[in-house]
Amino acid sequence: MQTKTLKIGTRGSALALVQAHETRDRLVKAHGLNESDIEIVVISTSGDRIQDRPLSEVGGKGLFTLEIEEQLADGRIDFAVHSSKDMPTFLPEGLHLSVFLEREDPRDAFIGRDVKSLADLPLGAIVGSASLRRQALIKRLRPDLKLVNFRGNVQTRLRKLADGEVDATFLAYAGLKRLDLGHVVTELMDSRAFPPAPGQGAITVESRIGDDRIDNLLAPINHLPTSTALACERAFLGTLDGSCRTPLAGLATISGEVLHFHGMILLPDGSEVHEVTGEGAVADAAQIGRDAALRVREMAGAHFFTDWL
Ligand SMILES: NCc1[nH]cc(CCC(=O)O)c1CC(=O)O
Repeated sequence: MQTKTLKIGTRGSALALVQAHETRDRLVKAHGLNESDIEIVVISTSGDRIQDRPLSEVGGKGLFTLEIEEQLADGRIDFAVHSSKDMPTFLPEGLHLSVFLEREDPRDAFIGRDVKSLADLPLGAIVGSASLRRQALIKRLRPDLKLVNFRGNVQTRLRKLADGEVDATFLAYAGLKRLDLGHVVTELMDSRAFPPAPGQGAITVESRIGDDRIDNLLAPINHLPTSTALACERAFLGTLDGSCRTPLAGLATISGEVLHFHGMILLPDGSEVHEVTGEGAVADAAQIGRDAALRVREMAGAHFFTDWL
């Protein structure tokens, strides 16, 4: 199909590498290529290097993609593979998320060292999580627990748990499954009571707008129900992002031609929660997400977005 080797950019974590390999395998299959036609280029990001501070303090999610996007923009790589969840609402000019691979299970997983479930944790137990969303959801359900900020890749977090730094942690089930670590999970969280982050469980490929050679090559590996769900979730995120940095969750599911959306915004201490649902034709996915965001913002009122900042 093409003559020169394609270069996939990715972070170097075990999960990122599995995701890059999955993307390569799908492209090889779709186009009858050889594995050697696609080179995986590992790129270290500031998010990977800064491990001692909470993400929300050092500049947020964009830090996991910055250096990769620089290489994409200047042509050192042809496209980049990411977890959709890690992608900021607004991408650098000239780049877009061109395809989404079939989503893994989007739910969060609870991993307890001595107990099986969140409800079974003893009073005042210590839970590790760096995610504002998970922290707020945990505080809402179990205000007695002690939360500690918990950074590092999946393996690092599991080691900290085994070493007794915390009594439990939460991770995306999708990432654990991709790493063949599904067996460490002790409870799968209900996606209504403990909804995931927009994009959780879906791999996406970022490319240059207008690079039709690459986008045409990527097109066959797009999974339409996943990209439709993601259009809704990212519209929800994007519409709220402009006005708040509040923890939020959102999941779109598709059955046939109908899309269902459930979204939630929370105060960081879990003391106030606003939920919204939306439903409509898959063709209106983004509009359903935007509309849900506007409604939940209205419901919460202006104080909700300013009081805690
Ligand atoms: N922010 C880190 C991150 N980004 C994507 C995943 C998991 C895989 C996915 O959601 O697709 C994780 C780790 C986690 O939340 O457990």
